Amino acid sequence: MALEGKVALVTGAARGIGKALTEILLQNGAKVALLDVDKNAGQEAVSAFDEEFGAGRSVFCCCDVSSEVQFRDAFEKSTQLFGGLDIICNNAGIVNESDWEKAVAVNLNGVIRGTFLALELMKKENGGRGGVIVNIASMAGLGPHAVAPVYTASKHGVVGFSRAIAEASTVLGYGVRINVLCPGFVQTTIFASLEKDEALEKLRNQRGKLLESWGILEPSDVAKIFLRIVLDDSSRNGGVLVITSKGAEYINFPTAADVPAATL
Ligand SMILES: NC(=O)C1=CN([C@@H]2O[C@H](COP(=O)(O)OP(=O)(O)OC[C@H]3O[C@@H](n4cnc5c(N)ncnc54)[C@H](O)[C@@H]3O)[C@@H](O)[C@H]2O)C=CC1
Ligand SMILES: CC/C=C\C[C@H](O)/C=C/C=C\C=C\C=C\C(=O)[C@@H](O)C/C=C\CCC(=O)O
Repeated sequence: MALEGKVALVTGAARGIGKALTEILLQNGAKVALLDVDKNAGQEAVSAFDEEFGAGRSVFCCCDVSSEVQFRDAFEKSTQLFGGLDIICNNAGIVNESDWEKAVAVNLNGVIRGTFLALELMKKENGGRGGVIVNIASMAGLGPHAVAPVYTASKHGVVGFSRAIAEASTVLGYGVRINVLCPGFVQTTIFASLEKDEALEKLRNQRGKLLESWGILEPSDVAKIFLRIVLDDSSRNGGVLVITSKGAEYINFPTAADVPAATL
């Protein structure tokens, strides 16, 4: 199997996209640590995976990625249990425009924290064996989602941070590849996250237009692209992929050479 003997860690793995990513990793032979703040859902997910893939292939650690102590503790426990780490997916995320500091703490700070924890263990200068980090942003990491401006900011941060740390990894020879997935809308509970609000209703029309052009994905659609990226060592370090119902492709960003000469 493609990932036989590999160790993976997925945050927000108890449901939705994270659960689908965990399932495809298990289907391809990896051992997976599931981290999630929802203890019941996490334990149920591991019980189901034990049934399907055999006991000992997955483990659940209850963890809030916005907590340094909890994330570090869960990280250490799961990597000691399975022996090291080869793949991490920083997937946990929320939409919460009222408690916006919580949204940033989970969506951006949690991804930064997970990336740094992984590099501590994986990078070759620390005696690590290298590996792959996949951070889950969103199409809202590439353009403004009027109905969720803080969510948009957090996801733009994930894209920018991941591209920068990937460049550092290349220059410093960490031996770790960092990629970002920017899915369009995916059929999960996150749509229920936005509180009912009259102003939002007017903005939701914006969302409707996006839905029309991108369609809506299933979590398994995202998982298939995720697996391709994990397995493809030729994938560009710092590559950012857009995923819609029409397919997936790398986004090309402007470079320093694209900055116009001073003309004003
Ligand atoms: N559903 C969608 O349309 C899209 C979602 N995304 C992103 O995909 C990721 C997963 O989202 P979904 O599966 O749709 O959401 P979901 O709500 O179905 O699942 C998110 C999981 O993360 C967990 N979680 C939430 N806060 C946490 C925390 N502080 N620490 C640890 N775990 C936590 C939840 O308990 C849940 O199990 C998120 O980063 C989201 O922003 C990106 C593009 C589209
Ligand atoms: C190549 C694409 C370049 C830019 C994208 C475009 O300019 C603009 C995108 C604007 C918004 C995209 C929003 C997408 C959001 C998601 O896919 C999910 O992450 C969020 C899901 C729910 C958020 C709340 C809601 O919409 O109900």
